Amino acid sequence: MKLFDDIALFDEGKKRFKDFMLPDEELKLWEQFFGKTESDKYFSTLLTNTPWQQRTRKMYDRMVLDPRLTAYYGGSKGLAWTSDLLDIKARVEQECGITFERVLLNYYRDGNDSVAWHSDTLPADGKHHAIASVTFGETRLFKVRHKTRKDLKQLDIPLTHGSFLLMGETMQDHYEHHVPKTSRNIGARINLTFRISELVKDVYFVR
Ligand SMILES: O=C(O)CCC(=O)C(=O)O
Ligand SMILES: [Fe+2]
Repeated sequence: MKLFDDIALFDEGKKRFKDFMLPDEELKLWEQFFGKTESDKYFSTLLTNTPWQQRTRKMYDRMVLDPRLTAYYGGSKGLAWTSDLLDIKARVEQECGITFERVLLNYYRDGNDSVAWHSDTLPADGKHHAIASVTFGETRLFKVRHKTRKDLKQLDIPLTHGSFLLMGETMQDHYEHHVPKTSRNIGARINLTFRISELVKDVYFVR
């Protein structure tokens, strides 16, 4: 079955987006959602002004460093919003009509940084919500696979500088995602995932 090849393009009087037409889920991509000049500006200010931390997490009986740096803003547990983050949040909200309360930033320093296959953990309120993902900097592949339907092809989505990917509210129930390492000699990438509910504690507690 080649369902993932059936990508539809929509306009809706706003910016153009691709709808991946995923079974069981909504997944939409706006390329160049942010223009090149503003994306360059956001990339450099976020890189410089964010208090990046490398988290450790327990793997079996060992503590392992995450292969990327992170920062968490908003809600009662996160850092105080900056004007850049509020501006980016407002732009995304205006396009998709969803209000977000928090944002998790990931900084992939080079091709050695990555995020393993996962679906985002259930937030503290016990149900999944839509997640808005914005990328600045180097293009990395965002891989998506269905948890149970092996007949569906894996999806490889290059997330480019200034792109906006919207994952619908049941995406985490049905699909997993992954940003693999690459041996290409590449620079840094910053990804922002805007979320609605408070994340479980291991996401924002460092060590
Ligand atoms: O960097 C990305 O595109 C994805 C990040 C991610 O999956 C996460 O923070 O849960
Ligand atoms: Fe994720």
